[in-house]
Amino acid sequence: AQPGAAEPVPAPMRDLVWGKLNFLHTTDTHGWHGGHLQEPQYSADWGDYVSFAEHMRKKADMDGVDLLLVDTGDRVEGNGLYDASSPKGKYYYDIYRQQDVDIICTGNHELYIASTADREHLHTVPNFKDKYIASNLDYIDTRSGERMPMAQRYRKFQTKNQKLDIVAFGFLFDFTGNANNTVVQPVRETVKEKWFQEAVREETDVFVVIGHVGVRMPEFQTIFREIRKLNPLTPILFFGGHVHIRDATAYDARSFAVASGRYFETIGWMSVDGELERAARSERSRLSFHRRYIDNNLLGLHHHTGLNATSFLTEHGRNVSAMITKARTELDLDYAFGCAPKTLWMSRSPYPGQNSIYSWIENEVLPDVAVNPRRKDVPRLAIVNTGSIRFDIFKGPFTRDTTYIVSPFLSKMTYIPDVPYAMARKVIKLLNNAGKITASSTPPDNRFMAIPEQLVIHESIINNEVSFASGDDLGGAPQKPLGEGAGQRPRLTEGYTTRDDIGNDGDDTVHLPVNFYVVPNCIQAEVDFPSDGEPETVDLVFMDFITPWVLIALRLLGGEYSREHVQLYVEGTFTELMAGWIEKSWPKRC
Ligand SMILES: Nc1ccn([C@@H]2O[C@H](COP(=O)(O)O)[C@@H](O)[C@H]2O)c(=O)n1
Repeated sequence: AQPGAAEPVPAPMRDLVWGKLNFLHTTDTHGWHGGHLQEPQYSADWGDYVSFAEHMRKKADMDGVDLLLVDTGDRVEGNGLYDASSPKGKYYYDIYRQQDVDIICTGNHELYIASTADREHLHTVPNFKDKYIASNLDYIDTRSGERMPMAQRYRKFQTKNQKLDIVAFGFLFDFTGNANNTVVQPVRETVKEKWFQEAVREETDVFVVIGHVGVRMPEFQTIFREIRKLNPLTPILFFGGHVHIRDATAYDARSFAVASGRYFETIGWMSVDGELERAARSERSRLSFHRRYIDNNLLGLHHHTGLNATSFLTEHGRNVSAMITKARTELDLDYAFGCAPKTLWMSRSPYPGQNSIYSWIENEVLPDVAVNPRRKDVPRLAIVNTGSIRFDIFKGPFTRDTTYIVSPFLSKMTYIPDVPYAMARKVIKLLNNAGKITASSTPPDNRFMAIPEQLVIHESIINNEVSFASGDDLGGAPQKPLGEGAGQRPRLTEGYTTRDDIGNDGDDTVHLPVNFYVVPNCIQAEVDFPSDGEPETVDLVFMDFITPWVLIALRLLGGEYSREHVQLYVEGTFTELMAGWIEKSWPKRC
């Protein structure tokens, strides 16, 4: 863990179930490779994960089974370790590559900005050479204009110990917001490609499909059906991501799919046991699958390896932690802009409400930062999409790191001047409709303006009772309090209490449940409105990211506006404006 990180906390644990073929899975880490310095249950860092994987590989070798590491993209954008440097990722690429990942693919965040896609192609693809898979993604070299696969389309390899044949794919969901130096092929088209049809005809023991795709999204179903058509008995294992939740499901009795959360809070675990070798395969052979969502908690990592603080860190892992410390120091990530007077939640507290981060932005930040000196006398509606805010703010120092954790994007505030108020006031309602504004595919679903979790979670989840009291949250597993005296009831921390299609025993750590309040896709502040009556026209101010949705909403309301009408409203990114507001408005020291 990093110096100054919260001390890990003991908690009751569920063990990992090993099989013949085992996997560790990370997804949507978004630059959190230094761990969660303010949250004890997730405060291990990438160096600890390197140590953990080394021990787990050793155990696999000793037991004659196999362990593979998987990463399903969105490694960038969302933390100072990646975002605070110039160029972005100056330290991150070298830190990330220290983990020996066996199968890796791209997420949408590697592709929003052309320079990010360039760096992915320049650094991560060669760093992982034959491990990187891009089944439906091409890269365009903007200097030569040459279009090429981002990486190999699929990978066939043998596992180390049992020599199991694996055919692996690496997909991205049907993403349309990518920069023009990349091309994402819709999955339904990719599966018709000659190379794919040949790959699914390869003799193999297991198919592994990794993807920056939610395990309930149609893209995975399409791939599953296409492989299964020709391979009725072969195990097909899916590793997904993108929607930032812990989730698992099975598409049939010989398939299994796991998604492993977000922000390096979770290290996913999947194991498969039974007759995996194709020579032994028959209608009668049975497979068993297990999943665990491992909290990125040092004490939990000790527990799963049977080691302790003295024996756990490997030399390599320790060195990686030191690389992170050096980068964090050089980037001055602990520099505090101000002191957050209280914790502001994205989803744990209702919106509107006094502890909601969105209410804070709407009521306090926007009225101050949505100001264009040349148009300061024009009343305006300022709209921010809730998906642009990526994390909670904890009471205490608000640092350079926190800035990027909360608001990592380069989005700016843009506007359309002098929109009739009668029309402008109705825009927010259309943006906040569930589903799509129109039947056409552009812009995509309105929910893409909100946080990714809300692609899956449509209703608030309110836990009035602590389920641990009944004991059944342990799923029948023996209770193993770490670091607590015998007979003492362990103290529980708040955290994940996952229910997936397999049951409610997926989390490796028993937590107190937390609430999840759904929030609208967008929030809006009325700024400098007349004290009496309504304005005739307003400036309609909004994050540039949501321009396609705003234009469609205006069109539906009878306003013929296009991209030419959209202008920059305030200099600087929203992130810079927010950090500036904090510096000015919150006490410097805690
Ligand atoms: N400039 C941007 C880019 C993205 N968003 C929000 O992030 C969501 C995607 O997040 P994932 O981690 O799931 O890929 C997207 O749907 C937007 O809500 C943004 O606000 N601004």
